[in-house]
Amino acid sequence: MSDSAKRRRVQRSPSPQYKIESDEEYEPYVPVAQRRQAKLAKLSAWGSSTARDNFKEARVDEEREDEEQEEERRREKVRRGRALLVEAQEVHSKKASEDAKKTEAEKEEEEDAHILAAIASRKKLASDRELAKGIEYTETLRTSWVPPRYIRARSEEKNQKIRETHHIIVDGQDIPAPIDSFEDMKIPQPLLKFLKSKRITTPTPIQLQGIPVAFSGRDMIGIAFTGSGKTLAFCLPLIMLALEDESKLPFVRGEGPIGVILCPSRELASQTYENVVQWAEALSNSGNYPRLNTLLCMGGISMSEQSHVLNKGIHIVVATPGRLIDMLEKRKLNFDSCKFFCMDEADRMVDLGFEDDVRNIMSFFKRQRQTLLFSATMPRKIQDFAQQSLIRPVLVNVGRAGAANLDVLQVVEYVKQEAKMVYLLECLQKTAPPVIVFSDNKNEVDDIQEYLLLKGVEAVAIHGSKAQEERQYAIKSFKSGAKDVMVASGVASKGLDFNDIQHVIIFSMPKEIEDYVHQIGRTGRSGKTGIATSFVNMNTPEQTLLDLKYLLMEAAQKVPPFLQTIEDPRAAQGGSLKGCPVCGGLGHSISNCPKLEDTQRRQMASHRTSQDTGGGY
Ligand SMILES: Nc1ncnc2c1ncn2[C@@H]1O[C@H](COP(=O)(O)OP(=O)(O)OP(=O)(O)O)[C@@H](O)[C@H]1O
Repeated sequence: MSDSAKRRRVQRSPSPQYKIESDEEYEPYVPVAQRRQAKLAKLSAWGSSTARDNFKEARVDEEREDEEQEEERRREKVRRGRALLVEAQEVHSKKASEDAKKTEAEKEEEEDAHILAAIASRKKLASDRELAKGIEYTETLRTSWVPPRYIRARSEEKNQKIRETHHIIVDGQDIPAPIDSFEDMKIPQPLLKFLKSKRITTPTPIQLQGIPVAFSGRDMIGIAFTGSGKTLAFCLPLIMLALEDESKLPFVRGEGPIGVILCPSRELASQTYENVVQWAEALSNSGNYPRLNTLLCMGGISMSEQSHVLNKGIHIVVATPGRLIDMLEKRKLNFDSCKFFCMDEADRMVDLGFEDDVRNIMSFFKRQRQTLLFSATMPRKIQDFAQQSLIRPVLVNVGRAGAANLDVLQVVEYVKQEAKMVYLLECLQKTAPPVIVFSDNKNEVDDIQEYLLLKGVEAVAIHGSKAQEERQYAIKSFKSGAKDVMVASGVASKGLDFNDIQHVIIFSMPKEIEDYVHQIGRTGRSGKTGIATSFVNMNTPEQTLLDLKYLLMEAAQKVPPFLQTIEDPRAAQGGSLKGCPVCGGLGHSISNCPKLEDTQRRQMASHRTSQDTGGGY
């Protein structure tokens, strides 16, 4: 800074101290009128050259000062920038050297954890009332059921041995003992007799561990492969609970239900309802047990059809979310005494965008409940999410979540797109009917049915765009054996239990491997064997093929040569080959999960729609 500039700065903003110390700087008081006059004189002298010169000089000085200040600022900026650059470089090189120390697998794990953490930031699955009021139940629901004395006396070591024999993995505190006979579970005789008539004599692994857990009132996550008898494992505890309460004090109109079973599709709800009614009737028909009333609550059914149930006390409700909410909101139903909540295909319920509906349904509970979640595929993401919503949950896992049923022989064939229809006819000859053909494309479902009908094959079709009556007709006629082939989109794959399906043909591979597991799971049920033939070709995404390859390897199935040649890019990069925690697929990591991509796309679309239509009142 120049001397003159320094001087001017001092003059312009003198400190009070300076003012007192220097007489030179003392400015005597000038009255306002006098100051105004002086200003006028200055303005009128504006034209004179000396004044202009003085002003010019002052401007030059000021400009020089500004330039100097600007230059100083620039230099300072450069200095600071350099320092930051050095700092950033140091941090970067430090991180680079740390990163270099990390293996590819570690880096990938870090990235996966990052994405998982982002997804896990969802609110826990509880009603808004509970969340808002901070209501948190910590105790397990009390039940009067106790296992036989000899089982209570059995050591934990022996219990664990039984679990190991049946490939059952458990997790949780104070896990109830497994019980490998229905009699020892204290199931009423008339029901045992009925189950026997259906060739259900010994509990399957999910039943022998799951039923004692549920009978003890514990919250539970039950994971077991398709066709392994999960339905009985969650319906039986509710039937027993209802029986107990009805025996204590009979329900009258407007009372109940005791419990609700929530299903992601109408077809599954109807099927579960039929099971519950059968089992409850087996008890009441014996004359020794009270009658239980079960309500099927789903779209497509008029409530007048159900008036005979609604006019009495209701013990059990089997429902799809939409209609259940509607009935609760219209107060045609209340959850005042409801204490049992089960979600079948629980991962799908949350994935299919029912999460808010589930929360809404939960808000109608007035008291503590026992919560059970069941599925054949339950990726880690959903398990983590569910765990935090349950009370002292017990995880009962039979085999890897998302693994294919080992009773299904999986055949994968390379079939060119244009040859698929013709080859389908050939494929149908492999086994006797009934056969299910799957395609995730609704138009393709219709085309396949049309083609089969033209060729004289008795085929029905079912997909989401069909009317409820058409869907019901298709299922009924296929179940009864009147039709040989059912062509279906994904809806029919989830949980539906058709008798003795010998063969499932996957005409077009679903994008998500979980759907494939559910689809092939329509055969090979309750201990019987079945075949699943899948058509793949150039149109099948490589990642889907890789997921499929690993699934075949896991189930010790034959991997065809064209699948063998597909390399896992993670292996080439030295990355870990762990399954994806979002969809359970073994052929990719979370960072390129098709399901996550799809969910995000849907979320963005709904966000955009709500922005477009949102705002205002
Ligand atoms: N203990 C048992 N012994 C023999 N068969 C059984 C037993 N328990 C259930 N089943 C029969 O097994 C079949 C499949 O049962 P269920 O529909 O409950 O399977 P799931 O595990 O729910 O399958 P998905 O995951 O596909 O829904 C049914 O026909 C059922 O009657």
